[in-house]
Amino acid sequence: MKQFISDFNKLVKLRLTLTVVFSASIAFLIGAKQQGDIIWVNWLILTIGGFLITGSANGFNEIIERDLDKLMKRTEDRPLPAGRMTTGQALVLSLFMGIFGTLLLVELNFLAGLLSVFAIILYAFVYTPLKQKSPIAVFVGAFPGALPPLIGYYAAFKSAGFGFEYAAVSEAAIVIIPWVLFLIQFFWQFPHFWAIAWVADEDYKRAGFRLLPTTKKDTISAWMIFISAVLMIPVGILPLYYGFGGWVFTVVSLFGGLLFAYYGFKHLKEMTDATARKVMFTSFIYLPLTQLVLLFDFIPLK
Ligand code: HEM
Ligand SMILES: CC(C)=CCC/C(C)=C/CC/C(C)=C/COP(=O)(O)OP(=O)(O)O
Repeated sequence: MKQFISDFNKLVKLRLTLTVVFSASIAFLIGAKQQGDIIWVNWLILTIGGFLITGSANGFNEIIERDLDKLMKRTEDRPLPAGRMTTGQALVLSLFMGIFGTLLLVELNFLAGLLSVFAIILYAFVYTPLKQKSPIAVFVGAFPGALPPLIGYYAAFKSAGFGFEYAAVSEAAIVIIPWVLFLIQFFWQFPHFWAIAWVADEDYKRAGFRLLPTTKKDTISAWMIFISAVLMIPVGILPLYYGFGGWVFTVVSLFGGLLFAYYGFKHLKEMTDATARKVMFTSFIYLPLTQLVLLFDFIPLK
């Protein structure tokens, strides 16, 4: 049983999944605050459904990459490449999680359920095969990666068909807030992932993945990491600009953006694994922290 739990955690990529789900459940609470009513049962359904959907996407990803994962140190101990789980077992688990998770989300909001299926397909069946072909994969993967806040936010609203039940729901509430949350997470993924791709480059090469912007640890890739890190500064001001993020959030996100820019610059100058790792750790803290602060410093829009 202990072994199964450990294998299940590796199949769904537990830590990554928990952060993805965190971003969706914070967005749900922001959506609920915007509406003026937090329905906690629905929050629980979103959190469980989001976990199942993300777990399913990661399960499919590990099924598709089972042979490649054998070649890399960071992935060789996953249950499929290590031979502790069969493809059939992983398929059953992933299908079950995908179907059940989608049903839960559709129950909350139809559009949220639809976007979840879209995210699974885009991540598992477009991004995953593309990883071996071109660094463009990272750009493609950033779309499903940024969808969770959008999904979580919409899940807080009752649906009527494709639309929303409340006639009084304003355009700002339904378009601006969720899409800004999407954009923040979208842009965040570039410094996040390129820093990881730099640190793990030797390992990635073993499996033939070329995911740095130029496929190499060169000056252009370092510049791209730097630019993507600096972009987090203007991106972090968007909630204040649109009037739904307060000053506390803005100060925290500006500080995070400056930290990103500082380590990005240090990395540009030194181009070592140690400096890339600083950018990577900044990314691990930046997203959950700014999202949490935004929840408490959120100003509902008219
Ligand atoms: C283009 C999109 C993304 C790519 C390519 C990507 C890639 C990766 C990879 C390869 C790792 C593993 C690093 C290692 O083996 O040490 C990782 C770790 C991580 N990612 Fe991402 N990621 C993306 C988007 C996201 C998103 C949207 C989130 C959360 C909202 C996220 C959260 C995390 C966290 C928390 C970790 C560290 C936990 C762990 O290593 O298990 N990532 N990412
Ligand atoms: C709502 C929903 C279904 C969202 C799916 C989103 C999801 C799992 C986003 C993570 C994004 C991503 C591209 C991770 C990298 O995996 P990788 O394949 O590069 O990691 P690996 O090399 O460790 O396998």
